[in-house]
Formats: sequence, C-alpha cells, structure tokens
Amino acid sequence: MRTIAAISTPPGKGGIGIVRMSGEFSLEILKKIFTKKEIRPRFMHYGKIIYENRVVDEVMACYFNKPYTYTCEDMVEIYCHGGYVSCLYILEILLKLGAVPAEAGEFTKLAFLNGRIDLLEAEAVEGIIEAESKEEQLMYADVLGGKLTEKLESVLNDVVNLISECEAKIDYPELGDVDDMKEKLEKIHGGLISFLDDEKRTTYIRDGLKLAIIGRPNVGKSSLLNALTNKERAIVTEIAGTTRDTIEETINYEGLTIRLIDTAGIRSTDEVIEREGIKLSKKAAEDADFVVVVLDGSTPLQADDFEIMELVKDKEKVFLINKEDKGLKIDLKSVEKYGEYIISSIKNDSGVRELLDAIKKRIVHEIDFNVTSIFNIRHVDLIERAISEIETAIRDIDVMPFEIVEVSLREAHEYISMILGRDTSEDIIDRVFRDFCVGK
Ligand SMILES: Nc1nc2c(c(=O)[nH]1)N(C=O)[C@@H](CNc1ccc(C(=O)N[C@@H](CCC(=O)O)C(=O)O)cc1)CN2
Ligand SMILES: Nc1nc2c(ncn2[C@@H]2O[C@H](COP(=O)(O)OP(=O)(O)OP(=O)(O)O)[C@@H](O)[C@H]2O)c(=O)[nH]1
Ligand SMILES: [Mg+2]
Repeated sequence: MRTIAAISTPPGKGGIGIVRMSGEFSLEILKKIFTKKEIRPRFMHYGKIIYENRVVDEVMACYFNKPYTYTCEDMVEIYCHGGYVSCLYILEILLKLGAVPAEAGEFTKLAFLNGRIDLLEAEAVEGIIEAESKEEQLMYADVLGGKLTEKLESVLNDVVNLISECEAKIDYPELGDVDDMKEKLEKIHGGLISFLDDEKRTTYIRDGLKLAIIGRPNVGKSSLLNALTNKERAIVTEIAGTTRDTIEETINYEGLTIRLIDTAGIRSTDEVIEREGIKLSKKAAEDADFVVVVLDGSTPLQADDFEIMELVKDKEKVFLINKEDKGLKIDLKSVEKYGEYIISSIKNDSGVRELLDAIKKRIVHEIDFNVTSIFNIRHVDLIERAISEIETAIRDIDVMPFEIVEVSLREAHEYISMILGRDTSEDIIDRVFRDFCVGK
C-alpha cells in the first residue's frame, strides 16, 4: 500500500505550513527525520527535521493512528514554518524516503473509499474550500455534518418500503390496496421535486444572483456598475454607445452574491459592432435572474425605452429612473405600469442603496439560507432520473404487474444512492475528486 504525501497549506508565505502523509509508512518515515523518537499518537511533539546532517526546520509534528483519522489510515502531520521552501523541502524529503505525491483530493478520496464520509460529504469539503460567502460556508458545513445525507436516506427508506410492498403483492395480490401505494409514490415524487426547487436556491447562494443592467445608450448603466462595485470598472462617457461588450463584476451585498452584468445600450442602429453588442445585451437580459432597467428620468420615455420595457415584461425587474438631478421629465405613471421603480441620481450617489435593498427584498424570500439542498449538476441529474422512474411507477401501478413497478423503484433507489456515492462507477468518483486541491 502506498503512503502519500502533500503540502496541505496554500502556496505562498504564511506563519505555519502543513505537510502531511497518509499510509502505513507515515510514522516510520517521520521517525527517520524527526529528532523526537518517542511519539505518542495524537500528541503534538516539538522537534527538528534533520536531513543529511543539517537542520532543515524547527517544527511540530503529530502522528494519528488508524483508523481514527481523516483518511482512516495512519497519518502524520508536520507543522513547519510557512515559507514555501520549508514546505517544499520537507515534502521532497518525505518523497525521497518512500512516500509518493498525493493526487488532487486524495486524502478526502481515502476518507470516502474507507467509508468515513459519503460522496456528498466529500463534495461538501470541496465546497467549504471554495466557499465565497458565509452563507455558502454554512450550507456546506451542514452537508458535511450529514444533514443532506439524512434527508436522502429518508427518501431511500421510503423507496425500500415500497419495494417490499411490491414484493408482498407479487406473492399475495389480495394484500392491501393500490391507492395507498399510489399515494406513497406521489409523496416520494413530491419530495424529489422539492430537492430540485431547493437546488435553485442553492444556486443563488453558490453562484450568486445573475443581474443584468440594461437600458438605452447613455442612461447611466456603466455608471451604475461602477457605483455598485465602488471602482472605475467600466468606461463612462457622455457619448451614447460607449459600452460595446458585456462587462461582469461580482459583489456581495449583505450575504447575497450578485453577479452584475453591464451591457451595451439598446437602440435601433445600423452600425455593425454596436448591433452585435445589442444582441449580447438582449441575451444577457434573457439569461439573467433579475434585470435592472435604467431609464433617463430627465427626458420623456422614448420608443427604445418602451421596446426594452416590453422585452423584460416577464422578468423579475426593477426600473431605475436616473439623472434625477437634472429634473424629472419622465412619465412615472407609464413606467409604473411595467413594474416597480426607484429614482436615482448616480452622479450624486443617491438611489443606489435603495436599489440594492429593493432587489434583496424581492429575491431573499426565495432564498431560505437554512435549507440544506443538493448543490451540483451531478445531483440534479440523478434526482431527475429518479423522478422519471417514480413517474413511470405511478403510471404503471394500475395497469402493470408489480414486478414492473418494482423495477422502476429499484432504478430510482439506485440513482438516489449514487448521490451518496453508492453503486457509483470509479470513473464518476474520479471525476468528483479531480477538481479538488492537492493536499485535501
Ligand atoms: N490539522 C488538521 N486540521 C484539519 C484537518 C486535518 O486533517 N488536519 N481536516 C481535514 O483535512 C479538517 C478536519 N476534519 C477532520 C475530520 C476527521 C478527522 C478524524 O481524525 N476523525 C476520526 C477521529 C474523530 C475523533 O477524534 O473524534 C474519525 O472520524 O474516526 C480529522 C479531521 C480541517 N482541519
Ligand atoms: N447628470 C447626471 N449624469 C449622469 C448620471 N449618471 C450618469 N450620468 C452621466 O451620463 C453619461 C452616460 O453614462 P454611462 O454610465 O456611460 O451610460 P451608459 O448607459 O453606460 O451608456 P452606454 O454605454 O453608451 O450605453 C455620463 O456622462 C455620466 O457621467 C446622473 O445621475 N446624473
Ligand atoms: Mg455603458
């Protein structure tokens, strides 16, 4: 069996760096280079790393005896100084003494393969490492704690009970009634559908709200992007048609991650480049979760404004009536017919916070930060497959033999199990861990 080694702290300078090993030779390798030879499991030991008669670094080290470790194998952690040379040098020595370099995510993969955590929990570890907000952190911490596994186990349990009922009916067709089974199938179906709904909210937490800023040229879209990001991100000029391409920036407003997309002003034009830009603007509006339509409040509404308001008729949106400082000439009643509006003067720094609050108020009711939900496309795909099997079972139950219904239930069971990494091919498992950091 191999003993793997890797640096677990990020590259760069830090107070302390951690180099760790997992595998049966971990302790033996440590003893060859560590000045302390009496090593008690799970106790921190102070000493020096000596290699070729030179002190390499002054460190702390800890040995963890299997199976009560992160990987369920023997492990050693060396806490050296966090200069990258120190970490690299110590790693190099471990490799010379027989360890092999760990692959990305291999420590966590071992925890999974040795049954300490399921695949979902392993994915949550990666989620925690990549988290960009506290909400995201807490969501993954819940999954790592087993909250989602528990929910899925409960669905699996319901499916198993129904499989047993099918088998009983195969042997004793007169037992119980089919309506009752149908009801239970519907309940499982509803539960699976709610996993998909929850996933949409999770996407907001993880990827943020996609917010497109659209409007005709020169109304202040890029000025708004700059105000929201607090920097000169986009070029702002008095010339209509300044922004040609979409520009993206991410902000976090009170826990809500917002991916802002500034777009080219929409108007009828024959200019080729501008026309391409406008196509992108419309596409951005279409793809967005939320749209801010900027209007120039100092002029009456124009044909282009009406066209834009029509374009986003069915989207979640707010109208930002800008340039209030120049005097309002816009017909507020007409705008109101299309939806909620906020008046601003980006120039004078007014209205921007109100806009953010309005967006948050409109969107937050959709996000329950406390729901633990499936969180990636692998899970969505498997839940969708399971749903389709349950739908088949619902259709079949009145007209088909119970053997056929049972087949669908077993398929559904398998798909849900695969979320937890059971009955999952090596290929898929490898794909999950490939995106991990080395040393995790
Ligand atoms: N120094 C250090 N910090 C770390 C880790 C680590 O491996 N080393 N972790 C990860 O990289 C994370 C913590 N996760 C861990 C999860 C389980 C076990 C573990 O040894 N579990 C055993 C014993 C549990 C116990 O003592 O109660 C077990 O489950 O049997 C260790 C770390 C974050 N911080
Ligand atoms: N008076 C006044 N001028 C503003 C306000 N907001 C933006 N402007 C000015 O309006 C002009 C256009 O602003 P931009 O932000 O470039 O407008 P845009 O919508 O991005 O324009 P395009 O990229 O051409 O579509 C600039 O000269 C800004 O300084 C405001 O609240 N009041
Ligand atoms: Mg612009």
